[in-house]
Amino acid sequence: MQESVVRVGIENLAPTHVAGMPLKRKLSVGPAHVPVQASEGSRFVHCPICLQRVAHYLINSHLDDECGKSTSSPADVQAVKPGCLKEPKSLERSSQQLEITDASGETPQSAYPSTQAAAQLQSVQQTQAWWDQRSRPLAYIRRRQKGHQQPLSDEELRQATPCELVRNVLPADLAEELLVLLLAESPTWHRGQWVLFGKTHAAPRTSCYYSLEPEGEETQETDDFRDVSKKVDRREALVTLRKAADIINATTQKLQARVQDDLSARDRESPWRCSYALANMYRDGAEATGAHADRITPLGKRPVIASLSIGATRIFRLKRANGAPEESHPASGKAAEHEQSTPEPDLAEGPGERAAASPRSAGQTGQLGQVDSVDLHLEHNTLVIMWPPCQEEWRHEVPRSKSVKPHPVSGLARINLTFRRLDAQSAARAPSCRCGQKAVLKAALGKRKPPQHLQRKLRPGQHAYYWCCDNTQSGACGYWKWDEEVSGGQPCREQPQSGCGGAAAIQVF
Ligand SMILES: O=C(O)CCC(=O)C(=O)O
Ligand SMILES: [Fe+2]
Repeated sequence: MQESVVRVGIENLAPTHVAGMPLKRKLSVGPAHVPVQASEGSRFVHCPICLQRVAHYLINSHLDDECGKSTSSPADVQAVKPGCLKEPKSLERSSQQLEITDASGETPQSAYPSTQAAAQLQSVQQTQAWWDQRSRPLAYIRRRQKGHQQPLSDEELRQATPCELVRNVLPADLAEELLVLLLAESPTWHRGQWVLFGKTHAAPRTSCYYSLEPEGEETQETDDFRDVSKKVDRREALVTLRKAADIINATTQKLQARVQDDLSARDRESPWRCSYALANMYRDGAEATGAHADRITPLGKRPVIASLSIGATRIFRLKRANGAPEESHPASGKAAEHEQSTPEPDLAEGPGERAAASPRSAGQTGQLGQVDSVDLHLEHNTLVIMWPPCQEEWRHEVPRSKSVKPHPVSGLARINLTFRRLDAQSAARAPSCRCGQKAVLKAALGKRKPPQHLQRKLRPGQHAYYWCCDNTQSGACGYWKWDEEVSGGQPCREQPQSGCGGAAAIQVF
């Protein structure tokens, strides 16, 4: 059969297209990443390609629009300024031209034998440190001053928030393969909906759960807690997704040593590994996720969540829960490029806001001052690890956007996979609400303070949590109750008996 070369776009990715037809793709995968140096305190950076001085908030568009052609591959970069950039081997691999041929008509999964995956995993582990300062900024502090977006290095992001970026986390061909497969699956994903005051709302994205547990280890009980409100269906993970999960596990385990003291007892005792992935599809800039902290019923307190982006680049916005009020941000006054989101009813927190914060997540990062809000420009194949206490002290969202940077395979579509670890014990603790459903556990991000007796029980560094009704299908019953159980959820540094040794105490309330 004659091979055809196709540009794979979402519109021609019906499942049969991938599963039943010969597929040959030739793609340039993402831009080569280049270092950008900002002198301390300066609002300008020097473009590493043309050495022009550029306002730091314009560096990404400068690289895309003016120097962008030069960054499409390492070879092109060299052509513009010979010797100016020396790409590490792993970057060469991630930016190379890809050709995946499957003339047999099978899905591209079969082109990826497990020995190759193992070798790539090893190579990722060996070159683990390369991403740090070798790429242009992906994180920007959102300040109150109009248009002021201050770039953050990856290290500054780690200091200012409980989040960490890992660029090009998967081998480029695996990331591409995953994108193609999930694009093909995504038309069958579920659009969640919820009822509020008698009116039904549809989620501005579609979702699906993929189990990553070894077969048979999934229990119905934990499964019930996946998403009680949206009734998103669950499927066995594709082989390609399992390969990706192996790399996400290895990467997260490697990095977890740095934040060991912040982790839950469970993640300290046995290295974190995901048991399922929640997939979200955003077809274009009109689809979004409102500001929220994740429901933690199935994950337990202080969860680690590793979030992989593939496809188009979208903004992932982090907002400290007791940060500056949204209306004071300049972008909220007019049509902003990346809109302020109205929280979806089913993502909204309990009443009120204003939590105290731990030093790291409070964003006290020396000369940076207090950081309340950060935009991460999540390019294809970027991992964000949300370490604790991200779900306890920050909200995250993917705002609607008028300027999505497309990906050569998926166009404006972006797929996000959040890899999560089930905690059956936490799931089993859930009380029933008045609807007769299991209530969900959420961290008290807001200004609602726990009662005195609970405050006294909480140890320094511990957060307050509450249970609430999550019946978004026929309207919530209003069930709401503080979680009185305080034995879990404190950071290691606050438990002298655990032998982790001691950072200063943090008063939360
Ligand atoms: O799409 C994203 O990056 C975020 C998704 C998310 O927050 C979630 O699924 O809980
Ligand atoms: Fe989330």
